[in-house]
Amino acid sequence: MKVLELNNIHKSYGATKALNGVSFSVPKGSIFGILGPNGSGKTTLLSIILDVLKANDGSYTWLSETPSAMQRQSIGTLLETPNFYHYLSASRNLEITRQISGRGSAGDIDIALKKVKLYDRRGSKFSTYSLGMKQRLAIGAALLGLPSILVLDEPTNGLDPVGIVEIRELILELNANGHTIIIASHLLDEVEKICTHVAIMKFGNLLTCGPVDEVMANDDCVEVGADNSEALLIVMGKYPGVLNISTEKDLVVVGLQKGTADLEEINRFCFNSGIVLNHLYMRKQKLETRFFELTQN
Ligand SMILES: Nc1ncnc2c1ncn2[C@@H]1O[C@H](COP(=O)(O)OP(=O)(O)OP(=O)(O)O)[C@@H](O)[C@H]1O
Repeated sequence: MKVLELNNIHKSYGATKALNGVSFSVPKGSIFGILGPNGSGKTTLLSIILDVLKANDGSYTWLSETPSAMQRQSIGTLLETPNFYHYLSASRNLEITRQISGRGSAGDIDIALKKVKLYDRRGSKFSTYSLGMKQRLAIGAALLGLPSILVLDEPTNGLDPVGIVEIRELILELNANGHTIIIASHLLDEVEKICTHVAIMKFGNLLTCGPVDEVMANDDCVEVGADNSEALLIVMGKYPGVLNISTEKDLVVVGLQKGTADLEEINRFCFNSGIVLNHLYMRKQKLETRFFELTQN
């Protein structure tokens, strides 16, 4: 089931083409990261799917339906940190947000506070909250109306490492409890830790999209080390299926076709060639590496 489907979305601001025929879909139950360098069109895209901006061309559906104001109410959003009152409690702040936005019933406030783990501190003034708690309250505000879909723009922006971990854990827990979560972010490491799917954009174009593992899929890369790295380089050069080989400090780095690197086999091959390895490691490709490969070409 697709929660969101974009078909060939175009948007220009005068001569600036912000979105150039973007199409992708967001599966139900996913944590979907929208990534891209500055100016790639992420904010424009979020504004269109949240009906803040109109596309010049193309269409989108939420839960396979044409977007409507009613439906829009059932999507929780955090686009910028809400202006909470510092001298009021979390409960009171959410009550004010609820009244202004018209989202949800009075009963949703406690449910939202429990979901973001602020229920025990619901009576404390906002000013006494840590940065992570403040951001959790902002996500709590997005949960008013108990939406099954959340759209969060840079949810960990400006947080310290403790706050980032709090939000990461909260997003994972909300997702485990059935929320589909769409996140625009610059923090590739964070996206890699929590997202199940990603779309990578540049200059308004979609470069790639899919499950994180598939997007990162690339050739295997193995590091090997031995006392005699020159001999090791020669031996590994003869290993079947080597695509490329280089040295990095004392290590030999070997590129092999995806799925062909077998560490035990490499160890045996080197040993049979008279080399005892003191280092053998399969490098995991990082989303960051893939992101730069895609966006810098
Ligand atoms: N109101 C506007 N008027 C003119 N150009 C705009 C406007 N808003 C965005 N743009 C341009 O559209 C392109 C996409 O911008 P957008 O803000 O959507 O990208 P972004 O990926 O969200 O960037 P960032 O990560 O910096 O927020 C950029 O070239 C930007 O300068």
